[in-house]
Amino acid sequence: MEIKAETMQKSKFKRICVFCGSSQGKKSSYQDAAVDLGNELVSRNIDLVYGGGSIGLMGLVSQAVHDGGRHVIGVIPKTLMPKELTGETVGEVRAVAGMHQRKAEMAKHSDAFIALPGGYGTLEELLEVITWAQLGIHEKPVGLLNVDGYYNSLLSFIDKAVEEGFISPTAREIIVSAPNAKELVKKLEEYAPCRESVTSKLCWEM
Ligand SMILES: CC(C)=CCNc1ncnc2c1ncn2[C@@H]1O[C@H](COP(=O)(O)O)[C@@H](O)[C@H]1O
Repeated sequence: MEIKAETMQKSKFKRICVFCGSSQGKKSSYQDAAVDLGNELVSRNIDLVYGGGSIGLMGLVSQAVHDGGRHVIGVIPKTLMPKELTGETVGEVRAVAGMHQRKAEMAKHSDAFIALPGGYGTLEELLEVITWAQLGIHEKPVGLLNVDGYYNSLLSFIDKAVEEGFISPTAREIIVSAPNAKELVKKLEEYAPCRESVTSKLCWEM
């Protein structure tokens, strides 16, 4: 998709890391949301970092960003590199030793994170960057694209954890959510990290 220069919006983000399903999901709204998010990044001049490959929603979002002329970095563990496992990656491919290094590499090169609908892999990636934010390891915004209420039960669970005293109300605010890409990216642009971090700024290897 070609987006005219005059419709481009300025963004404070250079690159955003997207976590999402390696499956497409049953509803077309999930697939549409992946393409919409890709187009929204393009319209704001933002490049993409993701887990590489062309399967599921991962393939749709990366293709949309690539087609829109923005840079795509796919970070793939060497074991997943055979094309028959994850398909062709558009744009730049960065090979890493394993899943841990992959997450660290994806985080290092991004200014914000967004999770689209997905399964265990997506949840694990999302919860890890939230935990890192809670510990003060980074102050990058974390967005949840709650397509068709897909994440309502996760958000309810997190509210329950706040109620029961396992997540602080301040840490609850780390997650920014919205039902569509436009609203979500706008909220992420406006996000101010909560300063009452659990620890002072830690310098862990991410
Ligand atoms: C069976 C097999 C070798 C499939 C290849 N499958 C995958 N290829 C690339 N990234 C993946 C794959 N599975 C999980 N991931 C990572 O975990 C997330 C997707 O996992 P899931 O589908 O939500 O749970 C992605 O953001 C990606 O970073």
